[in-house]
Amino acid sequence: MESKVLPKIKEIRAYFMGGATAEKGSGGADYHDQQEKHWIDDKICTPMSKYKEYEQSRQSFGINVLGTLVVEIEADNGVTGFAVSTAGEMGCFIVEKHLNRFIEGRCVSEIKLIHDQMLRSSMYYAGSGGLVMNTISCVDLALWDLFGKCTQLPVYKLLGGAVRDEIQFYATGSRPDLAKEMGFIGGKMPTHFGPHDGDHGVRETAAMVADMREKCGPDFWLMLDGWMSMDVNFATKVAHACAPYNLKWIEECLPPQQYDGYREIKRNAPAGMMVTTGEHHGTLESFQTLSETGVDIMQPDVGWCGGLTTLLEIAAIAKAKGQLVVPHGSSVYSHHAVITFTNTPFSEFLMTSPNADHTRAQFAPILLDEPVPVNGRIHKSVLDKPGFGVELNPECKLTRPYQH
Ligand SMILES: C[C@H](O)[C@H](O)[C@@H](O)C(O)C(=O)O
Ligand SMILES: [Mg+2]
Repeated sequence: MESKVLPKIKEIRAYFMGGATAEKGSGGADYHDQQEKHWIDDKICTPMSKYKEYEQSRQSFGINVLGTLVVEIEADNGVTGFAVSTAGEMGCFIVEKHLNRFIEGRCVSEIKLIHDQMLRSSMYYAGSGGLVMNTISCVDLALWDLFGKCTQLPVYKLLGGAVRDEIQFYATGSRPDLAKEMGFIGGKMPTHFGPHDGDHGVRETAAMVADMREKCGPDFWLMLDGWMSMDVNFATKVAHACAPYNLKWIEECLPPQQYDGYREIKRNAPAGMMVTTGEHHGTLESFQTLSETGVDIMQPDVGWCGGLTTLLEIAAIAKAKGQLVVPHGSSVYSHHAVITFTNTPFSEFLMTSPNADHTRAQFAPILLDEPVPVNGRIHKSVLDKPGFGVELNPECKLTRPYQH
């Protein structure tokens, strides 16, 4: 019945913007690709920080080489869905030379079948996350967008509808004190010191939290994001040093696959301080393993973990365990999911303004109508547009490097 009323997919196309071959600061889904003097590239501690020449800037080691992948999927009635993620030109090859075969000719509602075939057919080269999974995620999101646009329904309604009227956000950036003034419920700061800095690094990190606590008052949430840069010992020391300043959680202290390490940090952390991670985990299986470590919040990125189809499964794992799932900020792709999750009481908004002093669309400039929180919130009515409710900005120069 369904295939009689819903169109079939005519064509999938993949484009990229930015990345290593473009000028610095293209932004888009590769939101780390910003201009000079941006807080997001200001001596943030990373797994590369122990090498002096890569300590000052993440762009120096190539955090922005990939660029934005844009996947567009056109149905045979002319309706087009699309999505963006971080995979750039390399993602284009995977879409146009491999994944296309599972998509063209299918009914626009056959998302689960396509998703399963994309995962199974790429198992021999995908690994457990990263570029290939980002690409699959992008295709999956474009399929959901197309399905919504064909049915004239917002994605969150296709998922079963909102469980709350609005999404409340915490802000990630260098200025939680300003985020508080803007109405956010909390602020998450990057760390600037790692194990190679020894106890001095622990003290400096705690001093930064102490200073922000002073500025924000006793109740505003403050969190720290380690971006995979610590080890268990350093993370444990930082957690205890920050406990007097009521640090709410300590995030992504370790590289993704160090599950035993996460278990140990959770055991060592001061009572009441949450341990969180997940943005660099791909695959459902990694989240199952992660969930078993006992971390308090799993933080998949819907553009990187396998897409919305996988995110729904991850949220179910977390729910069954009594864990929260608070996705890594991925703009509209996160909003439509989290408003339907009972175990996501708040969400992340990533500040992309250079000084984190005002809100700016996270994926600017690639999306038109990308919503930003007002007073730290987005009401569900803002999401009431077909698909993910955004369009591609025609002013962004896109390149289609491969065609099938
Ligand atoms: C600010 C962080 O270092 C990252 O840039 C950000 O992507 C992140 O990890 C986050 O949780 O938002
Ligand atoms: Mg993070």
